[in-house]
Amino acid sequence: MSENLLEVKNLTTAFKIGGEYFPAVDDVSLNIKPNEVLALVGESGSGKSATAFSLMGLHTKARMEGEVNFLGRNLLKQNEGKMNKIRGGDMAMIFQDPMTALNPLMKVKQQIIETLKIHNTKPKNERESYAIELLDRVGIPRPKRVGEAYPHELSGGMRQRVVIAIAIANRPKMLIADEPTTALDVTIQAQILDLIRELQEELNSGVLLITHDLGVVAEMADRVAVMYAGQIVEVAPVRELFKNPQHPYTKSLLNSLPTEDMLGKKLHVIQGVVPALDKMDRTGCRFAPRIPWVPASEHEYNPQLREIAPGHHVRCTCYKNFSLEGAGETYVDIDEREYEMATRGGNV
Ligand SMILES: Nc1ncnc2c1ncn2[C@@H]1O[C@H](COP(=O)(O)OP(=O)(O)OP(=O)(O)O)[C@@H](O)[C@H]1O
Repeated sequence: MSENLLEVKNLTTAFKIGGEYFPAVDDVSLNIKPNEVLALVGESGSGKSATAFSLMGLHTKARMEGEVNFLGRNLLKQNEGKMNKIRGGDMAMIFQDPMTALNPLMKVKQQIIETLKIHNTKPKNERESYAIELLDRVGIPRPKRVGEAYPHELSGGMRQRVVIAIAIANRPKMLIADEPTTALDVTIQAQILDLIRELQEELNSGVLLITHDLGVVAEMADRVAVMYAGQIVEVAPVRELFKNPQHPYTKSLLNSLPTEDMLGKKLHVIQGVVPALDKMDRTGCRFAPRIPWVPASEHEYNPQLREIAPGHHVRCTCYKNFSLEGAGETYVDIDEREYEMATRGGNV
């Protein structure tokens, strides 16, 4: 086993709401090895993006604790100058919406040249040709011509390819992709995911892939961390997680992934949403309010992640006798087209 590239220890990121700090990322520990894709999944508001932004040092107003160890340094202790060197250098991010990630007033080629300049990756006279080479590498046809375009002149898929070209320009050891395909058409999504996978293997990079799409997880991830209300509730290798999910929240997420035998049938769906940061009970199992049919005695006080099989960790004891039957049946109308779109061939 190779050494970890990224080691996050007890990371807590708290935001100020009404004069008080509330953690959106709460005591999160995770690690990523070179050439490994760790997917971070969970519903909207579970803290996935807050985790990613914390790793990149982009939450400047939040109160942060813990350690983000990357290439021998704790990133939480680096000053802004050093973080500027790391961001876009050894650690790069692919954002959800390429339109907001790119500068609308700058030609595509120039945006790549800028990042090469900041990180001093290539001598001045080679930057332009390398920028075109990168556009070509990420699958942009007629890269010379596209290099002269502004972001608004390109399609969403092409824009995301440009964002990826910028992200890989300095051959990062760590890539953080925050919902990289959410803003794209389904057909383009698969191409972009393939490209990320290909580049990651080429660069031997570790990837933190943030998504709420379990089809994407099945296709891309080596391991999966499931996040709920700021905490990791389950971590496992991808096959193990899909075949042998344990935490009620993971089961609930997986149950919402359409499978062939579900077409036109009823599903057990857990109701509710992730609670707001300032409305959360932080002493018990955070998922307890959404599974009220599970008796309080099945939950732990202040539950911790525990290893139940090699590499498979679960939080709280409520998973032990858990059944989704208690959620009642909800008719979910899944037609064949939706099924195909949702699974995208990503069988685990
Ligand atoms: N800058 C901020 N200030 C205050 N609260 C914040 C801030 N950023 C995020 N939050 C809160 O932190 C929680 C986690 O948000 P986050 O965006 O990380 O969730 P997410 O899992 O990435 O969701 P999504 O999939 O919708 O992006 C939410 O309750 C959100 O409202």
